[in-house]
Parts: sequence; structure tokens; C-alpha cells
Amino acid sequence: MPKILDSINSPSDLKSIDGSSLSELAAEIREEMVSRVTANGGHLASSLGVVELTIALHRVFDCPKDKIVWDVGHQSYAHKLITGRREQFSTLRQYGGLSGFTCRDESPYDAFTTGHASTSISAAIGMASARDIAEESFHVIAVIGDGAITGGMALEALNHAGHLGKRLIVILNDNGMSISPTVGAMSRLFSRVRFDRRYYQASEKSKRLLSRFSMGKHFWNFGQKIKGSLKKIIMPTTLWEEFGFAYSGPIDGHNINEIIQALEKAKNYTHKPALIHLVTTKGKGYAPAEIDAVNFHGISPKGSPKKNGSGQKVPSYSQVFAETVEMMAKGNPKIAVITAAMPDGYGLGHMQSVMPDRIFDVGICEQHAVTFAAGLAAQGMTPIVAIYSTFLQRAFDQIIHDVALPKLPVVFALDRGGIVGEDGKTHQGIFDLSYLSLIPNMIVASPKDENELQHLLYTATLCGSPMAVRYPRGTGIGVELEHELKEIPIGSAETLRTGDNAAILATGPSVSAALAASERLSERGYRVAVINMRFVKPLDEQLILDVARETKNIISVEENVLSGGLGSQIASLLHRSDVRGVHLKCLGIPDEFVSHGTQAELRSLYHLDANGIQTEVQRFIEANRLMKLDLISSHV
Ligand SMILES: Cc1ncc(C[n+]2csc(CCOP(=O)(O)OP(=O)(O)O)c2C)c(N)n1
Ligand SMILES: CC(=O)[C@@H](O)[C@H](O)COP(=O)(O)O
Ligand SMILES: [Mg+2]
Repeated sequence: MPKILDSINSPSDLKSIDGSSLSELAAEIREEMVSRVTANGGHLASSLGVVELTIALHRVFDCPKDKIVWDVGHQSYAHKLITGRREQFSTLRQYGGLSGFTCRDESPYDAFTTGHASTSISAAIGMASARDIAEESFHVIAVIGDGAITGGMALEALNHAGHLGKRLIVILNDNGMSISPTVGAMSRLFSRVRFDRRYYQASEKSKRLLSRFSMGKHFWNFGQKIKGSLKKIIMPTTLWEEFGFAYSGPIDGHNINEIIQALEKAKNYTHKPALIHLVTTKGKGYAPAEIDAVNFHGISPKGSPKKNGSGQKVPSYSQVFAETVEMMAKGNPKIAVITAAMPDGYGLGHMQSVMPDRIFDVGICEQHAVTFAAGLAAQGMTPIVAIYSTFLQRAFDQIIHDVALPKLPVVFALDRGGIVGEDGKTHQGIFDLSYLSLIPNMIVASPKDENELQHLLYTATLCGSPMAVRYPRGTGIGVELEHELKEIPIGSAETLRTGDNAAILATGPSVSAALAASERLSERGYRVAVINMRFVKPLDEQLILDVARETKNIISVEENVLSGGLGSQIASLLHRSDVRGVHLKCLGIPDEFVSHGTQAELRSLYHLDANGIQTEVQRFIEANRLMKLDLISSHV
């Protein structure tokens, strides 16, 4: 039987189908998402939860003239399917394929480029303000989850929106979940509204009462008063109305007709922003995701786990981080861990269950997380801030002003440093070595393997300065984990292989790739040293200058932008040390955003895998040899 979805090539096709077929369409969209995402990986549960909302939005509004801003954008799969990208949907998150988030370059229906949380309301107010200045008349709708709305930016934006009083619709998609269950006082308030049957009943009763009183203005006012006092009994403050929004909810977010009615009503608020509170189920319609929304938030394509030399499963860097931190916290009562809504990504579930008072999940609030950690450190604690490399960008000033300037000993554990893969441009952790190294008092380290990760974390808790340890997404390289934690001298590099033709100075996961490249080069007669630059700041200056003088050919390798990273710091060292006749080649990410694809594909693209490094080093040595020969012959 032909599918309704196959006939939807744009939102106008959706508008032309009969209202009674919309539930069937929702089921088809879910089927398509489940089959593709379980095969290729991606963010499944969030997208499943907003299928009815997406259909309702595209029925009621006229995109791309009207603007829908999806917060984070990880829930936009149904939107992509409806807005002309159905045929490319199988390429989602693959190299050259569709992005996993909304992206202005990808489609005119993607009003805003997203990936990081809590931006939607700010962007939507900006669009609404531009519209009003230009005297245009489209609608702007921000769709934000109960997790993302706890982010500082969202709260700042609500404050601004209430002040401006512009026409704008905010849809709160409340499913009780961030990646893990949503935390915080706001989420407590939402769950009271969600689960308090009295509120539903009270609002139903007040609706009936109001309809009776609707004959005259006097009665209408009286009815509003009753409604107001009922709300006050159940919700101590009518939060949204106090913020200056017209509030409607809670609404069943899986009932298309109810959503459509609420949207139609919200369209008519012309001098005030409107907020619609939808209650949805994360993972809706796919039992495994409804039961386990945490693990179905984002899923990987099926793959077999990597094994180490003795056939055991190789742990991920995140697992090693979590085990090390828990072990250190057991022996040191000063250690506390702070996560910004990512306990699962960091593997902190076990520690949360056995030491709940030593882990603080602050919600999607990276800026607050950092200054909160500074407060802990100011009182003698040793806080470990566990924030992915890309999300820590949010807290740049907090790192400088609240941590580094007073030299508070805060440990930053940056998971997902370097190339992360399928999440793409918004999520690659390729700026951290630069943005952290430029900050005075900051120590920046990156382990060559999972064993060194645990030692560097231990070192960070002892060093008495702010220190960042950045490590990659995925499994370790399969080395044995030493049982005793060791302190590594700050700023010390490590020579892993000697050689006098060239020296590769690599950091993080690039070290093992450099070792493999050097081994292959030795088979071709090249003697190439490999140095593990486990500290990017401070650099082991003496070792670098020694190998530079000996080999004359230095190649730096890092999964970071070239600007301000390891290579540029080595260049600056060579320059200020006045070392003559040394050639330097820097491998890393050029001045561009790195798209989505597998980590292997992207490393290969930027010549950051063993093959790429081998080719680059060989070419570099040969070019410099030729140059030397040229110089000699021109002198003869
Ligand atoms: C600044 C930032 N911090 C953390 C994340 C990681 N993250 C992505 S989605 C998400 C949960 C969002 O929850 P919610 O907004 O309620 O959406 P839901 O998945 O429940 O639909 C988190 C923590 C992010 N994308 N951006
Ligand atoms: C949408 C988002 O920001 C997160 O879900 C992120 O994709 C998680 O990344 P990991 O899968 O690497 O934990
Ligand atoms: Mg949510």
C-alpha cells in the first residue's frame, strides 16, 4: 500500500491531506525514523517525541516564511522528513549527507543552525525583532525542551521576551527528560503541573465555568479570577504569566488536534509572546525508547566492541575517567564532580548511585557549572568539572575570570576533545587546546592513551592550579591500566621513539597514529622520532629545542585547529628561541568547521591518521632534503 509519507515533498503537501490521516502519517514517520536511526545511529528518542508537534506546526504555519527554531535541533528528524529531505534521510549524519541538527546551509526550512542547547528563544526574539523593524508579518516559533529551558541563555531570553512583549510563540516540549531525567527547581515545577491530576481537572473545570460566564464582560472577569485562584492553589505562581507570556497548557503533545487548536490560538496573540506547554513522552511510539529514553536519546550504529591484546573489551575513555574519579573521590573527601546534564555521557551513573552527595548535576548550565566549581575550590574543595570540550566553549569567561585569574585549583575533564564524528560541526572538540592555552595560570594536558588519562587526572587534583585534561570520544587504545595512580611532572613530554631524520611532536590520540606512521616510515628507511606532548601548556621547551636542533625537521600533530594549538605554540617557541635552520610542519585542522562523518573518515580527510601522517612526514623530509641539496648546489 502506498505510504502517505511518500507523497509529502514539502509542508504544502502536508496541508493538503485529510485531517483524519494525520495519525497514520505520524506512525509512518516514526517507522521511517526507527528503521533508519537504528541502522545508522542518531538521536532517536527526542525526535520520536515530537512527531505530532511537527505535523501540527507544519499544518498551521507557513514555512519557510514562518520560522521554526528547534532548540538543539536533535529532535528535528520529522521536520527534515516533511521539508523535502525524505529521500536523503538515509544519509543522516553520514559524511556528505544530512546533518543531525538543523542547519541553515542545508535547507531554507532550517531557520537557525543548532546543536548546542538553549539558543532557540534568543534567536527567535532576534528574528521577531528584525521582522518588526522591517514591518514584515511572519510568525516565529521557538521549540525548546524542559532540559534546554534550564540553560542560562533560555532564562535570559525569557526575561527579554517578557520585557519586549513582541509577537512570538515559545513551545515548551516537556517530557521530563534532558538526556537523563531533568534536574532542578524548574523541572520540579513542571512535573507538578504534569502529574498533578488536580491541575488537569481544575483547568477543565475552570474552562467549563468560563464558558458559562462568557456571555458578559463582567462574568468573564469573574471567571478569570476563579481561574487565577485555582491556578494559584495548584501552581504557587503563574510563572509564565508573570514573565509576560500568554500561557496555554498543559496540553497532550501527542494529540494533533489539541496542538493545532493551541497553535491557532497562539497565532492571535499580537502584542504578547505566547507559551504553549506540551507534555510529551520521550521515545513515543517505539517501546524500547519509551522504556529506556536515556539510552535511546542517541544511539550508535551497531558495531562490535574493540578488544585489547588479551581479548578483553577495551574501555572507553569516559569509563576510565569515571572509574578513576570514583576511586580518587573515595580516598579524598575534597573531590566533587560537576556535570552539566551529561552524567551518562561521562559514565558517572555508578558514582551517582554510590556517592550521590559528591556529584552535582547542574542541568544544561555550563557557565554556572564552572563558577559553581570555582566557589567549591575557594572553600578548599577539589572540583572536577566534567563538560564536553564543545560545550565548555560556553563558559570561556567563567574559566578566565572565576577560575584562572584567582588561580583556583579546578580540574576540567574535557571529554570528546578532538574529532567527535557524526555530530558534526557544532560538536567537534577542536578548539579547546587553543582557547584554554591562551589563559594565564591554566595547565593543558592531553593523554596519549587511557592509562595516561588516569595519571593526568590524578596529577590535576594535586597540581594546585587550574588544569584541563582533554581526551577523545570513544574507546581507548587497549593498553593495560596501571593500578597505582602516578603524578606526572607538569610540562614534561615523553620520547617514545628516537630518530634523526625528523621528529613528530603529537598530542592525544594523534600520538598512537604518529607511532604507527613512524614504524611504517622506518620500513622505508626513515628514522623518525615520536614525542608524546602530553602537556600542551606548559610545553617541554627543552626537549622540543633539543629534538629541533638534532633533526631539523619537526612535525606537530593535533586534533585541534592550527590557530593557537600545539603547532602554533611550538612555532612561537622556535621563533623566540632563535633556533636556526629548523623546518616545522603543523598538522591539524585548518581554519574551517569540520563536518559530520565517522571519526576515521574525518581523521583521514585531515591527514591525522597513521596513513596521512606517514605521507605528510615523508613528503616533508624529502622536500627539505631537496631544498638542502638545492642550497648546496647553488653554493658550489
Ligand atoms: C550547551 C549544551 N550542553 C549540553 C548539550 C547536550 N545535550 C543535547 S540534548 C540534551 C538534553 C536536552 O533536553 P531537552 O531540551 O529536554 O530535549 P529532549 O531531548 O528531552 O527532547 C543535552 C544535555 C548540548 N547539546 N548543548
Ligand atoms: C545532542 C547532543 O548534544 C548530545 O546528545 C550529543 O550528541 C551527545 O554526544 P555523545 O553521543 O558523544 O555523548
Ligand atoms: Mg526534555
